[in-house]
Amino acid sequence: MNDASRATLARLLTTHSVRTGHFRLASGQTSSVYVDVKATSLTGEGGWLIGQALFEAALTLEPAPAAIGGLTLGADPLVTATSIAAYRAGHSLDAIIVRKAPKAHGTERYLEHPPTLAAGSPVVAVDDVVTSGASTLQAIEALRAAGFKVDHALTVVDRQAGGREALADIGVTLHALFTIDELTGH
Ligand SMILES: O=P(O)(O)OC[C@H]1O[C@H](OP(=O)(O)OP(=O)(O)O)[C@H](O)[C@@H]1O
Ligand SMILES: O=C(O)c1cc(=O)[nH]c(=O)[nH]1
Repeated sequence: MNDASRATLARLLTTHSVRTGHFRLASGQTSSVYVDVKATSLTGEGGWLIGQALFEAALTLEPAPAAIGGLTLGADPLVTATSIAAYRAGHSLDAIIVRKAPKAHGTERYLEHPPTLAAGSPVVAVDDVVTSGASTLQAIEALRAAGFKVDHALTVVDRQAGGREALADIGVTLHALFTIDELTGH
């Protein structure tokens, strides 16, 4: 992603997604700032820019991932956008959606992905925001339990609140498009 596209994405996130107020976070902490990445990732321009940026980041990883997977709901538009950006660039990168709990009927699946994705494939985990890292850890646990190899995680925003360290503890390196300070100007 060139500097102009990165600046556009930063502006979209700052305009659409950064909110101030009083927020309770998934981890139970409270914060005066919340980054609602979905407000950007669900726009055509934002989704396209995020997909391109995550695809380009995935291209640098070793081993090269066969898929990108994350916990519903924040990761849903990200995995789809990244998979399509890869396709447009002539690469294959499947999307995996990790349910919050296994589906209770029908397929009873915990992970949704194409049937052609080989067990044991390298997969990069993704989340829209990493705070404590608990949501990303849940996705990685499910991906690893299904036999996928997960060594890296990508996020749009790293809140720099312990998630990177929690992921490192399970052997996963976190790569972020932005830190929260870059978006809030601190
Ligand atoms: O690193 P953590 O402390 O886990 O916090 C970050 C998580 O919190 C948000 O998800 P949320 O639970 O709000 O769910 P949603 O994506 O379904 O909106 C966000 O999408 C991340 O997944
Ligand atoms: O920690 C969270 O729950 C969280 C923080 C944030 O800024 N954005 C978000 O979607 N979740």
